[in-house]
Amino acid sequence: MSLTAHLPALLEALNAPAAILSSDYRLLATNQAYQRLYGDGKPLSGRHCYEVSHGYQQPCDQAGEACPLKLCRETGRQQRLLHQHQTATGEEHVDIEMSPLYDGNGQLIGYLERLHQVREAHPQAQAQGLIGQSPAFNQMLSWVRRAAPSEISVLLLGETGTGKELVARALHQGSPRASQPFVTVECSGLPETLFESELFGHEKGAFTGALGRKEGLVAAAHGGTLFLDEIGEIPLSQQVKLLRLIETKTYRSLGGITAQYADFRLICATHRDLAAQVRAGAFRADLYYRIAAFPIELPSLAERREDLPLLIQALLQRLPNGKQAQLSAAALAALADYAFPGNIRELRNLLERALLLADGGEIDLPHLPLDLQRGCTDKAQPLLPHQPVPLKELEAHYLARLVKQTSLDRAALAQALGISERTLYRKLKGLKL
Ligand SMILES: Nc1ncnc2c1ncn2[C@@H]1O[C@H](COP(=O)(O)OP(=O)(O)OP(=O)(O)O)[C@@H](O)[C@H]1O
Repeated sequence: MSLTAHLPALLEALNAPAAILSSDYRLLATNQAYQRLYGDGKPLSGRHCYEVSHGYQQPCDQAGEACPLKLCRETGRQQRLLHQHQTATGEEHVDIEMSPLYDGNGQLIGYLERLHQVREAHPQAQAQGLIGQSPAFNQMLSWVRRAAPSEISVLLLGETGTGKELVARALHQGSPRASQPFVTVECSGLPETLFESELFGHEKGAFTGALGRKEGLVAAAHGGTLFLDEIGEIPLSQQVKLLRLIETKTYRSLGGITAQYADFRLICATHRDLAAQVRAGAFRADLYYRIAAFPIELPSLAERREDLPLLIQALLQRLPNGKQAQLSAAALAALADYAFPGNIRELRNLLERALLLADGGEIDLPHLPLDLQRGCTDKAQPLLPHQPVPLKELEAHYLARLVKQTSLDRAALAQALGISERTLYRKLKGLKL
């Protein structure tokens, strides 16, 4: 029996949706998990992969996406890419691994495609978790997928409200530690005096008011993930203690004598330019290199504007009475034009407020903050210069541009301007045309 006859049985042995593809994108064999994921009632064999998983009429690379099969064909090496696929349950993020298959004589016989469904994020509105489908979001998600299963220390960089805590949770969920604790330490709100006792715990009587023994957050994270949010806010004096913890995975509680061991995976986040803080001497370089082994930049909402309608839908669904809410075209236009310095958190808060004002009905322009309403109406007005401009100067500019661009003769132009031809002549004489 030939190898191809055994392919379906071999594919079944894989613990994920899988298919064998030909060089011209045709599905030669699929396993049951693949059929469940993409099955549309019609046989899959012989169909093009891009039609089955994307509904495209041409290969992904011709539809503006990187194609793992094409890359694999060109390089002869395994490729891994994140795509958005149409599955039996709707749009999903899928991590694709494509490997070339060779026979005993080194002849290429096809490509093995293994698919990993991404559970940490969704390209459709969901009750919880990360939402997004813009190229900037998908790029960030592919970094998250790469880093998640390893033990590498990840540094999340992004403006406030971009979802750093959600991404940290996604990294934890995608790691072998997913069933263990995820512990957040909010470094920005921690007074210097409390830093050590919060992190490392304290013994009874360690300081005035230490009435009993208290376990610290590092101990609580044992076996799981320790997430240090706003790590850029930790004062220099405490940074050395953190460095020791990260380097030795041991610590001593306040008032304690024996060193304790903590097994945790470290994820840090900051909205600051930590590298600049290092250069300025405000952050220890040795600590920076320890925590920033795998930096991931989170896109601001402005960099992923395509996701705005999806995020609005998802965030509304997550708010009380938000499921049935609708936005008027004017409200949507105002949101689309707004810069969102507070990113997704600001969007969420703004929708929550608008929902209350709209009494559960349609969210309209008056339900949005005044800045947004103004942004919308101001756009209809021409921009004003900061300083008043003498009217003569304004007129001269206008006339100079007008005569260069108009197709009207002088008489018609004068008439259109509501002045006599002689006046127009006089005004133009003063211009350096
Ligand atoms: N991609 C996303 N999809 C859905 N909701 C999101 C997404 N990103 C952020 N949010 C929501 O936005 C809010 C802010 O997110 P989060 O607290 O993770 O941001 P952050 O970057 O950690 O902010 P900060 O730096 O201020 O602590 C939360 O309500 C979160 O659920």
